[in-house]
Amino acid sequence: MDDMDANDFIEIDGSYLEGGGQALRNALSLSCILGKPVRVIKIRANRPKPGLSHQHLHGVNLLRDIANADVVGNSLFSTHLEFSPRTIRGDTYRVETRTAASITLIYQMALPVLLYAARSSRLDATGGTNVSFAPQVEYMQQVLLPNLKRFGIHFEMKILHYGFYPRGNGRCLLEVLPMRRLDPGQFLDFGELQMVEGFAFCAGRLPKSIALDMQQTAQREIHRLWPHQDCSIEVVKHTPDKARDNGAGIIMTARTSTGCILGAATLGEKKIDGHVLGSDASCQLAEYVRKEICVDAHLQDQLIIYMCLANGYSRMRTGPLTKHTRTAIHVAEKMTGVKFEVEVEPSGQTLVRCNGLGYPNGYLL
Ligand SMILES: Nc1ncnc2c1ncn2[C@@H]1O[C@H](COP(=O)(O)OP(=O)(O)OP(=O)(O)O)[C@@H](O)[C@H]1O
Repeated sequence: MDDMDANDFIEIDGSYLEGGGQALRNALSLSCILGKPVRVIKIRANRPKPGLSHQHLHGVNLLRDIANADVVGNSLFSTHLEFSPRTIRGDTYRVETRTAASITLIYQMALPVLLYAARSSRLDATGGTNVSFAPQVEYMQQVLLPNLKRFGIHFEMKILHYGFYPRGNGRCLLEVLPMRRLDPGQFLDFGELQMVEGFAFCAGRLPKSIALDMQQTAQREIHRLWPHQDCSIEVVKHTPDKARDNGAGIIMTARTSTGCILGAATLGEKKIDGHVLGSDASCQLAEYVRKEICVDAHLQDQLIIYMCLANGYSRMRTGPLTKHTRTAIHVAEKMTGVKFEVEVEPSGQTLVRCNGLGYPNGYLL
């Protein structure tokens, strides 16, 4: 970056709409990809402890290393950050959080950037694999990954160790192949429900019966609604070499004849009741299926950054837009100049369209 551009920051107000960490993650990822300096103010202003938490700070420092960026304000609880990227290297990176910082949210920040690297990258991260208010690792593998294939994106993710709040101790490996350009993604036609699957787990001192309760309640709920529907939920008690601490949760997916994959997940917190976790996840999933939407409420916001970068029109048919999604759209529009069109259809579904930048990976042209 030459000096002439050094003060030319795009400013993102982190308090706008959702006011959480996602505006920061998307703004910095796009900053690295587009080579545009960004200033994020009022970071996480709507959260009880505003400013950068461990997860965000590790993410910022990772992107600093990936894009060889100059950064001001990268300290814990900082509410103001200036980030000036240079070129994106592809390499092996290690992030050691020593907390339960969400590994998938660190990956959420790095994945789009590594698609624009000169070569393939490997990201070894420690922290929480299944923590609240973040995608669980199984969601990333079973829902995000197959849905991103529609943009031509491929990544591999291995879970080496599971980690939960408060200690973390989880470890994952992410491998990302760079791309020339992202294809536009189409998520329009629900088709017919084909398969409901799931994964109910517990770990540490929590008995396997908790995972069995999740499985039975979730399967019962699906069969109550669709008596002949295939529904298979795997029950796993993690062995101590895979997970040291207590944790429990369930991830469910619905697959349709047109390749839609929707996910719903719940995670045990203080008082863990397997029946409640199983019921909450299955009700959430059933709601998506009943509405015949193609993109679930959490995938929505996670697709926006790829839609704005893709080469041509991406379209998704989903439920009501979440605040996270509206925030992601706001950041994407401000950073890239693209426009998202949002329309509520007579069916009640929401159609989101975006004619993406077709932004090329300069190294692979
Ligand atoms: N149950 C879930 N399944 C899948 N994804 C989820 C789930 N819960 C949250 N997410 C995703 O995790 C991200 C959370 O963003 P958010 O800005 O709330 O995160 P954050 O960095 O933890 O910030 P904060 O701590 O400020 O809330 C969003 O992309 C959201 O869709």
